[in-house]
Amino acid sequence: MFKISGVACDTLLETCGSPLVVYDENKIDEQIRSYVNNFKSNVFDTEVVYASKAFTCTAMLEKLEQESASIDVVSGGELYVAIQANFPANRIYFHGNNKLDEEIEMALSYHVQTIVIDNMHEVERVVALADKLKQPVDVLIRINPKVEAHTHEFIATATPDSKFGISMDLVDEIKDMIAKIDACTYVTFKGFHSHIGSQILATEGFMAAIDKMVGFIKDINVDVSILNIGGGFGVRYTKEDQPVPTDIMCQTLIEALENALAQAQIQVDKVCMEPGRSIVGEAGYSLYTVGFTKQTQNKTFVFIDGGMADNIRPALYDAKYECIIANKDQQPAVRTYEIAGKCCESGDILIHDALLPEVEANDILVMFTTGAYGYSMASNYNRLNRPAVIFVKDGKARQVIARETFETQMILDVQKDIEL
Ligand SMILES: Cc1ncc(COP(=O)(O)O)c(C=O)c1O
Ligand SMILES: N[C@@H](CCCC[NH3+])C(=O)O
Repeated sequence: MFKISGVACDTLLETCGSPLVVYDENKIDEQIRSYVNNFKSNVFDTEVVYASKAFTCTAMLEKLEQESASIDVVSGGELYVAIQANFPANRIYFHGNNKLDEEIEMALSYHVQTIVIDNMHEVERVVALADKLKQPVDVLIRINPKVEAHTHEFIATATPDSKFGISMDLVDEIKDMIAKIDACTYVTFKGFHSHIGSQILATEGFMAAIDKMVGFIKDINVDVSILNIGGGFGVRYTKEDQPVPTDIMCQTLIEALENALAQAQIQVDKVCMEPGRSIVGEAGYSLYTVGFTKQTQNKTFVFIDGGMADNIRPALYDAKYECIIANKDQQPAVRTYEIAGKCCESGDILIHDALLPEVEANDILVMFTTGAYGYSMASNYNRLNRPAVIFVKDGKARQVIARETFETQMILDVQKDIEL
């Protein structure tokens, strides 16, 4: 029987129900520590900022807090989880291309240290609201460095027409933004941010972005205290994916940053990076119970008790995953299967051509590397309940998110007349 950090998958499903999202806590800890320990420089301070959109809950944020990492949030909802976890406000970065006034006010009221500004209109809103609340806040401006990242087009964020940030070519507009910020007593311009995309497996795109950002800072000629180089570091979903190990990635980026800054004769106080997927991705497993199987003209289907509702990535990005049958992990693979979910959609196929031993009802199917953007993008489509999330560590397990139930789903099903 396949085990996750010493806990057998059948025990997990018997005690916690199926389907289930399970994280190996040791793997999360190792990744956080690897980033914090390797992203270090003698030339500037460094800060590892976890992109909490990849997976967030209070237990996850407590872990980051203890390991001296910071977080980014992109919405009032993600910020709310951080507030519930008592996450230190001076280690929160607030991102987003369309922050609502109430979200900006929420961030200011929680004394969030830094808002990452997306566009000129947002400068005006942040300035107005910081003035209104008399609340100091630091800001970075998100720059689009127009670097082509080799990844799926839906998750590349620095294409010329990306909706995120402001193009680095628009120097006058960026200077205007800084002037507006400088004119406000409560808002302090600290520097620039860039992020080129996600699930990037090579260093080249990051190096190009670093060179372009440092060149941009030199050209625009303003004092920059913080440079944030974003996240996007890839993970291994299948054997085709060969991510750069975290320590090598960090050391390569630090060297590139130190060289680029020295050459341009620029000093910054701090450089931040924002890994999300690479901190939680490979630590996460999705456990399903097999129901029916079906033979069609050309395919053999295995139906599982979850699907696109708990993992939209295959349907959305054609994302590839690997899986095993946990209770047959020592048996040879004999056949290829289509792993299909239970949603009422033909596209609800989690894995095509999975090579597995003979699969039967009640087998336990484990999908690997589902820890990032799995649970966090899950939905209630077809009114499926979102699974529980369990952390396991050295033979012990704890629930960190409870399973949804039909009753909890109905909490918002409230009828009332509206007075107009
Ligand atoms: C601004 C920003 N920072 C960090 C991340 C984290 O990316 P990843 O999970 O790919 O590391 C993202 C998502 O792509 C992002 O948009
Ligand atoms: N949700 C995407 C990544 C988006 C990253 C955030 N900008 C994924 O599953 O790959």
